[in-house]
Amino acid sequence: MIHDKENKRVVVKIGSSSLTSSQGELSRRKLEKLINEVVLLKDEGYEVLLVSSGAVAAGYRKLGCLTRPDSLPERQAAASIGQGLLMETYSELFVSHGYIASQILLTRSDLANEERYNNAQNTINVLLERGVIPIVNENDSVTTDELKFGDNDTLSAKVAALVDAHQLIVLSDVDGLYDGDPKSSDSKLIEHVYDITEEIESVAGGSGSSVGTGGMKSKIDAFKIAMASGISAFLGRATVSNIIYDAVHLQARGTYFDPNPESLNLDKKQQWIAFNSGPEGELVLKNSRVGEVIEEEVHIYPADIEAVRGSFEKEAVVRILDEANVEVGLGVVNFSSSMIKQWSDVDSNLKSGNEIAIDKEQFVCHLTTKVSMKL
Ligand SMILES: Nc1ncnc2c1ncn2[C@@H]1O[C@H](COP(=O)(O)OP(=O)(O)O)[C@@H](O)[C@H]1O
Ligand SMILES: N[C@@H](CCC(=O)OP(=O)(O)O)C(=O)O
Repeated sequence: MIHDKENKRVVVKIGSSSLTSSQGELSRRKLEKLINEVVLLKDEGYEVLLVSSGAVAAGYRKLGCLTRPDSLPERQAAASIGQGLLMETYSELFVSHGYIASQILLTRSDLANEERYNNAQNTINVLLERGVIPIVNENDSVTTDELKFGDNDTLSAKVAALVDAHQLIVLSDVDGLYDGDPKSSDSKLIEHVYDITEEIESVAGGSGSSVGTGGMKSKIDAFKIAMASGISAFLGRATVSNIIYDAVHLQARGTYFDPNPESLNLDKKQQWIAFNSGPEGELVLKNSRVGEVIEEEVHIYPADIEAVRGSFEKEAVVRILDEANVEVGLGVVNFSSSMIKQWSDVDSNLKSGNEIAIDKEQFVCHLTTKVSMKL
């Protein structure tokens, strides 16, 4: 389902430190401030989705822990308490303004499966089109470390891409991206980022609070996903008055991440492959073929392949590498790994008298996206 492009769609990510007090309790005052700003946008006709952290931070004290627990089962138990408290408060406050909030809890595997990805997209689209404010968080209570998004920064960017948002607003406890340690008076706020270069990545450090998890590194990963999907993004301080409303109107103090319209703008299939799919194997290209595959985007035939790694079925997503193991992108295979191995190993097959019919017209893969996020 494609939403009405005239309807401005905004995804707002709110970090734990912006929703809870330093004593590990949900802060109703902080929530009220943010909800009032979301209501201003709703009243202007915007569709708004919140990606809200804070389940663990709002729940650990009630679980009987004095600080944010380190053990996974305790964090999951804390999230089970805190998520309920968060939703109770969000629902009550939005209802007092005449709006309905809904809860969507996701795990990485929900988005790694294309059918479930499309299903999540359809559900959220219905909610947004009907004026509901979906509140998304990771399904912390059941997600094991291997299945985690890791943090809500990248989750928010994946959700923004999923719903074709116009803007992603990330609110934190800092005014934006600084060119050094934000606590140092020598560091300056970077107001616009047009490209996430190595220099930008190098200034991003870890979290500065006792409840935040990703720090600036995971926010930069999130902005990469947003920019590659053609979505403008903003990073600013949650406590500044009217920050959400002003960021949407490009008036807020903070860092604006502006995607270049000429550069990458992945379609839905490419976005799913690049950010959510999870490759199941690898095709190593012969170096002599790499240039044409990248620049002219020609199909990949058995004779182009130096090695096949992993065991996968037809239609799996695979990483495409050169002989030095440098990734050139991702693609979807037309045949299983065993079939491609046999076909690409034709010389040794011939030598052993074990000739295998190759239809040279059958390409085995296509470079679907050069962007691949190792997130
Ligand atoms: N270059 C930087 N610019 C701004 N903040 C940075 C930078 N490098 C690291 N940080 C840290 O990232 C923190 C925000 O991330 P995090 O603690 O995960 O917050 P949240 O809970 O809002 O997601 C800031 O408070 C700051 O200490
Ligand atoms: N899903 C977790 C939050 C994980 C997370 O990314 O937290 P934060 O760095 O505060 O945005 C929770 O609700 O506690």
